[in-house]
Amino acid sequence: MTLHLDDLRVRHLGECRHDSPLSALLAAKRTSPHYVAEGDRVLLEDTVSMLAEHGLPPEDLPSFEAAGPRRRIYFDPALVTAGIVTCGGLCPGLNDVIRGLVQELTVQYDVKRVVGFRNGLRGLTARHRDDTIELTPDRVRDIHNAGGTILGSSRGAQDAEEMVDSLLLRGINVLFVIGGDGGMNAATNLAAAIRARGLDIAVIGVPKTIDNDLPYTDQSFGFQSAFAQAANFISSVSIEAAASPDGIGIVKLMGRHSGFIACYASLARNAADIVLIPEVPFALEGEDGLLARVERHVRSKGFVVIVVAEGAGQDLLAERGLLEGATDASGNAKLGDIGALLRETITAHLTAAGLVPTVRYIDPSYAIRSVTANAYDSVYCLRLAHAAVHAAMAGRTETAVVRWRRRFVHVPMPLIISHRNQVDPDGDLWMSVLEATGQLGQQRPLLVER
Ligand SMILES: Nc1ncnc2c1ncn2[C@@H]1O[C@H](COP(=O)(O)OP(=O)(O)O)[C@@H](O)[C@H]1O
Ligand SMILES: O=P(O)(O)OC[C@H]1O[C@](O)(COP(=O)(O)O)[C@@H](O)[C@@H]1O
Ligand SMILES: [Mg+2]
Repeated sequence: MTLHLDDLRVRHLGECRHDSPLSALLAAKRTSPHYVAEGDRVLLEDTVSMLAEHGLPPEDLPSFEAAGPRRRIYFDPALVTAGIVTCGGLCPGLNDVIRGLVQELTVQYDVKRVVGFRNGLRGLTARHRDDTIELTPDRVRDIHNAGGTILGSSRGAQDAEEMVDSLLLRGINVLFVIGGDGGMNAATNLAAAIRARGLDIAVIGVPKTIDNDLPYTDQSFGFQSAFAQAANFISSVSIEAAASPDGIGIVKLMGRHSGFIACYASLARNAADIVLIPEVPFALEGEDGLLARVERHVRSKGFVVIVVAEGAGQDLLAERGLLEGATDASGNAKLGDIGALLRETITAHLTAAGLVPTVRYIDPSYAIRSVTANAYDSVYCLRLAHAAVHAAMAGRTETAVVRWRRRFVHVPMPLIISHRNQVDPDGDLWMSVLEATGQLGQQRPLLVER
């Protein structure tokens, strides 16, 4: 998708007429390698060839508005009531983001009231809108010490108009939606409904995804904590597999459509022989199929370790009638168990080949996303929260805050849901996986035409 400068402009509610409480801090600031001034922009692309292709002067190249505090702001903090909601699946760092938002709003901007909606967007429906949590600095002081979200989260559809009514009834001027593709879709619809009614309410998104499947963000918050935990399971399974004759270790990791967790966790331990992700189809049968490769590994090395993303090989399950074709409350496809299919087909294949396999299959599932954010993610979450508050107070709306090429920037929300971030089979991450696993050293990478 070719993007132009105009596609990257974010919406403003109006002119910034109030002095920011942070303006003194900004007085002498200029763009430097470590700071982007509020009038400057951050380039979308970062190679000479991609930039040259546009044939445009620098100021016309596609670029993002820099995040960060402004000298002048749109909202009078004394009149602001902020709302926060967390939606979709859990992700390490949700509490860190909530804590950062509340602290920045109340301590720096002196916003008097922050309301937490409970259990996801369900909390904005007529039935649940009065069941909120008052978020004060005291209430959030220690919440980053635990995983999950103190607000609760949920899946399931809500009516945008009903949610706007809730914002009006609760006197919300700025709403922070911490959510994934679903949550950002819902927030975009909500912002459109607010705009259609001509209301003065800012909607700011903080993209959340354990799968790292949202575009225009270097890596989503919590992702590092999650794949670090996933890597521990790979270690366990490889120790088990190595200690068993004809040992087969299989770890299935979250990753509905994107195999980032499988790739990064595998690289972190460098113990996997085969990595399977949704983006790279594979065959079971045939000389270059998975079963033959597994057999070769077992015969040469004595054991094999396979890391599989849960969304990989869904076509193989469908062929065998093992997919229900059902969806969850938010419309996400329910997946079949690729780990179980691998366990069964590998066991049958090796047994028929005269081996006596010992299979160790671990599906850590929620255990990787319920962890507390590590120190790196905590810092990341806090800085995203600061950026989100600055964006809201400066009257940005339908805008997500992300880190892009190490800078914090504003992205129009519709762009965040325009497509899915996936591992590029022609990109350098997958290349690293092929190099690290030795999948390259075989006759061909495990990328099988089917
Ligand atoms: N396409 C969509 N349009 C509007 N709302 C959506 C859409 N997809 C999901 N939602 C809503 O957003 C919320 C979170 O979505 P979900 O897919 O469960 O998690 P996530 O935000 O993590 O992707 C749910 O309440 C869901 O109903
Ligand atoms: O059982 P649940 O809560 O639906 O979650 C399972 C799914 O949630 C995910 O963690 C992604 O969820 P989100 O889109 O909500 O971030 C997937 O990796 C996984 O398939
Ligand atoms: Mg999602």
